[in-house]
Amino acid sequence: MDAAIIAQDLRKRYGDLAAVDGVSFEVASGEFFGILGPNGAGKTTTVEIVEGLRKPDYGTVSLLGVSPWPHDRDLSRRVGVQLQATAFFERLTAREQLHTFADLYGVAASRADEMLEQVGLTEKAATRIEKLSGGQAQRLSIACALVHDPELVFLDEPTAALDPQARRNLWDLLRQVNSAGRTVVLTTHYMDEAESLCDRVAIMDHGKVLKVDTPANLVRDLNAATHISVSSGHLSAEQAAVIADGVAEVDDDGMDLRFTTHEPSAVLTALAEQSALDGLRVRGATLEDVFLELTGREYRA
Ligand SMILES: Nc1ncnc2c1ncn2[C@@H]1O[C@H](COP(=O)(O)OP(=O)(O)OP(=O)(O)O)[C@@H](O)[C@H]1O
Repeated sequence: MDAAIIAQDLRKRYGDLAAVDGVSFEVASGEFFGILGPNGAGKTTTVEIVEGLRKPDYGTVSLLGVSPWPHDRDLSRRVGVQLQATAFFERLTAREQLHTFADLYGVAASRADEMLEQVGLTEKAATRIEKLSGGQAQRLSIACALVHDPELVFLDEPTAALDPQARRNLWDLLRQVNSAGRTVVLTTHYMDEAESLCDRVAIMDHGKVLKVDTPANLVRDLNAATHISVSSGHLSAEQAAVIADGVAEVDDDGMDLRFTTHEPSAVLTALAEQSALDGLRVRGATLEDVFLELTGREYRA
């Protein structure tokens, strides 16, 4: 693996609290890597150490082959860090904000305008940043992180507090950023976001990485049950009870008839044979189930 990041045994304490407690992971060049965990899991502290913004108490980081601490100017030109929208310069328009960043990096103003176009903000170029919507402000902060064309970009909860449509639009943008060949490191507390965007995900809790793998492997390793539901009324309780081998649970509330099973294809075949597929819904395990399995508690972001 051509590694963009190698983090080894990172540790950071705040008083009695081990905010980051022995974190190791590698990110391959070109990968879309997610760090997923609930509030306070230690995601931000971890990425700030990797970015070189925070000194770890212990552990080493190789970022694009270089140590990010102490600060290295050449390295910062190769790396983009998305600012939280609250860190914008005050009272500037969207274009002025982006031009200011371009200037700091010695990048041409024309490149900044291209970036504005790429994130879909050309029409808002003359709008003052405090007048941008949440989604627009996030897009601008991503543009600021990308204006110097970095190889690797860190995005810290870029879709926090956005409505579902704005989140989906931003996901498309993040996919484009990655397809253009950049390595992306995303921290998020949204399970669906990690599942949809990331090649691999590190699940963090209480300062530790519990597991790293592709979302599909994380779910497959669980060997969790599938939930199948159809409309009630097509099968008697007796028929439902013996529908197929491998059914762990049957429940009928008069609206929906639900099966919990490790043999979903056998149940679906039997339901089809009995013409009982009306209102069919199938739900497999998700990363939420993975979190539950790893920590013993429900995921609450
Ligand atoms: N400067 C600090 N001083 C003291 N405690 C801190 C400091 N920064 C973070 N912490 C604590 O360390 C723990 C990890 O925080 P961190 O921000 O890394 O978590 P996170 O997973 O990014 O959470 P969130 O999703 O809420 O940003 C939290 O309990 C937090 O309160």
